[in-house]
Amino acid sequence: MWDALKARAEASEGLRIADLLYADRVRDFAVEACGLRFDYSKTTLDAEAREILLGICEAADLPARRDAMFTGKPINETEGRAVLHTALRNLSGDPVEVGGVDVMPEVLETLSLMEAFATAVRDGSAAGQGGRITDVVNIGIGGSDLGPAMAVQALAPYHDGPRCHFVSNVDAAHVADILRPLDPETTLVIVASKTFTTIETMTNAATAKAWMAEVVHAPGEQFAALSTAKAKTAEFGIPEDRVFGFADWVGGRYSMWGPIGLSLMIAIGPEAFRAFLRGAEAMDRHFRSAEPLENMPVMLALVGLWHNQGCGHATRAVLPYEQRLARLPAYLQQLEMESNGKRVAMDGTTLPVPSGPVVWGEPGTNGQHAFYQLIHQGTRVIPCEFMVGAEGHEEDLRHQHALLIANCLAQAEALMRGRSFEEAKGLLGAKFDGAELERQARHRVFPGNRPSTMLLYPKLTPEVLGQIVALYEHRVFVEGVCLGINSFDQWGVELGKELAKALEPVVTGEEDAEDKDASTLTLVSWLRAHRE
Ligand SMILES: O=P(O)(O)OC[C@H]1O[C@H](O)[C@H](O)[C@@H](O)[C@@H]1O
Repeated sequence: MWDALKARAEASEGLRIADLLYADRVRDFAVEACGLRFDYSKTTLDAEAREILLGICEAADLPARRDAMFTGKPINETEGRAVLHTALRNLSGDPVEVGGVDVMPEVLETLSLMEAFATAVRDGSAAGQGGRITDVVNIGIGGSDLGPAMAVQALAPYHDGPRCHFVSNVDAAHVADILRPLDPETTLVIVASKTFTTIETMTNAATAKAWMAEVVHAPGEQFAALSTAKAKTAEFGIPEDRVFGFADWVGGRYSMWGPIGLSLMIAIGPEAFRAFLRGAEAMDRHFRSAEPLENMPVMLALVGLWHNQGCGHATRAVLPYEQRLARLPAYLQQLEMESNGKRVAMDGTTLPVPSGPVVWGEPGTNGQHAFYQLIHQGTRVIPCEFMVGAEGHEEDLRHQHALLIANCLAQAEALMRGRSFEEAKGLLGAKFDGAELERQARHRVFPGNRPSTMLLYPKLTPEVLGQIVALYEHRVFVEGVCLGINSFDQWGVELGKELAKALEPVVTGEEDAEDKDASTLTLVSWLRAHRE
C-alpha cells in the first residue's frame, strides 16, 4: 500500500496543480462539515492517489478503530488505557463505558463542580484574602498548559472573568515574571498536572506557594488543583473541594475539555465553555458518521499522509490568519508530534515509512515577513495549512479583516501559480537588458506548484474553536491508525527526564558525575565554574 502511494507520488511529480484545477475539482476536493470548509484542491492529490489513501484507511480498519476509541476500548495498548477525551465533551450524556462502567455520570458531575467553582470565582463568592480574585495563574506544562493557554488567547473577545496567566517553564524567569506584577491576596493559583509529579510544575507550584505564603495566611485556600492524583494534591495542601479530578483515560495533550480547561472556563464563563465543548462534540459526531470522502478529519489526515509519507515532505506549516491563534501551532506541535512521532508500530515492528511530520508555524500575516521567503523560493517543498475566518470580532475594523483574508488567499494562490522566467523578465525589461536581465530575472522566479490547503470558518467563536481542535485531534488519530502506531503514549519524553534528574546534583556540585561521557562532563564543568 505504502509502495503504491510512493509510486503514485513519484508519478505525480510532473503534475501542475494549476492544470488540475478544472471546475469540478474545487467541488470534489473539498469537504464541508459543521459549518467549516476544508479545501484541498491546491495539492497534487488526485482521484487516483485518493483511492490509494482510502485503501490504506480501509486496510487499517479505520471505522473499527474509531469505534473502539469512542466506546472506551483500551486502544492505548502500551499503557493499557482507554482513550476517551471525547467523553469529556459528550454533553448528550449518552453512556460511555470503560470496563463495563458508564463514565458519564462522573464526567458530568465534575463538569458541574467546575462550573460552580468557576462561577464562584467570577462572581466574587470564592474570593482571596484581599477580596475578589483578579488574576488566575495556571501552573502546568505540556498538555496541562498548551491547550488552555492557546484557547484563552484564542477566545479573548469572550473574556469577562479574571485575567489568566500561564506558567510552564522550569526556568525561574517564567514564574518570576508572571508573579511579579500580581497581588498574592487576589490571585488564584491553579496547579494543573495529570500526574502531579511533573518536576517543572511541582517546582513552580512550590515557588508560587512560598510567594503567596508571605502575605496570605491560608495559601491553600487560594490554590486549586487539576489532577488524577488526589492523594498528592492533598499532600500539597490543596483542600479537597478545590481539586478537580479526571481519569487516566484522558491523555495530557487531549485534556483541555475537562478540568485542565478550568482557567479557560474561569476566563470566558461556563456557558461559553459549554459552547466550546458543543463545537467539539459536533465534530465528534461528524467524524463518527460521515463517509470517508465527506469526512473532514479523514480527508485532512489523508492529505497529511499524501504529503509526508507519499511525497516525502518532512514538515507541515500551520498558518492561521488569526492573531489570536498564535499559540495554535505550538499546541499542534504537541498534539501531532507527541502523538505520531513514533518509530515503531503497535506490535513493536519498525515503521516502513516516516512517522509524523515536523509541525511548525506562525500566524499570518506575520509569517509572510519572516519565513515565507523559504516557502516560496527555497529548495524544499513545505505543504502549508492555511486557515482563516470569514469575519473577525472587530466590527469597526472590517477593512482590516478583508485585507487579512486577501493576504491568506493570495499566498495560497502565489504558492500554486509561481512566476516563470519569462514573466520575471517581462517585469524587468525596462530596467535591465542582456545578461544582467537574465541574472536579475532568475532571482525573481517562483517555481510555484507548491501545495497548500485552506480551512475556512465563519468566525472564531468558542464553538468554532472546539470544532477546529477536535478536527485536528481526529486527524492525528486517523494518521496514527493508518501508520499502525499508538498515538496515545509518549515514551520518547522519558529518557531526558531521567537523565535530568540524575544530573541536577551534579550541576549544583552536590555530586560528581562518574558515568558520564566526556562531552557532558566538559559542559557541566564549564557551567559549574561559571555559576559562582
Ligand atoms: O499533566 P502532567 O502529568 O504534569 O504532564 C505534563 C506533560 O508532561 C509529560 O512529560 C508529557 O510529555 C506530556 O504529555 C504531558 O502533557
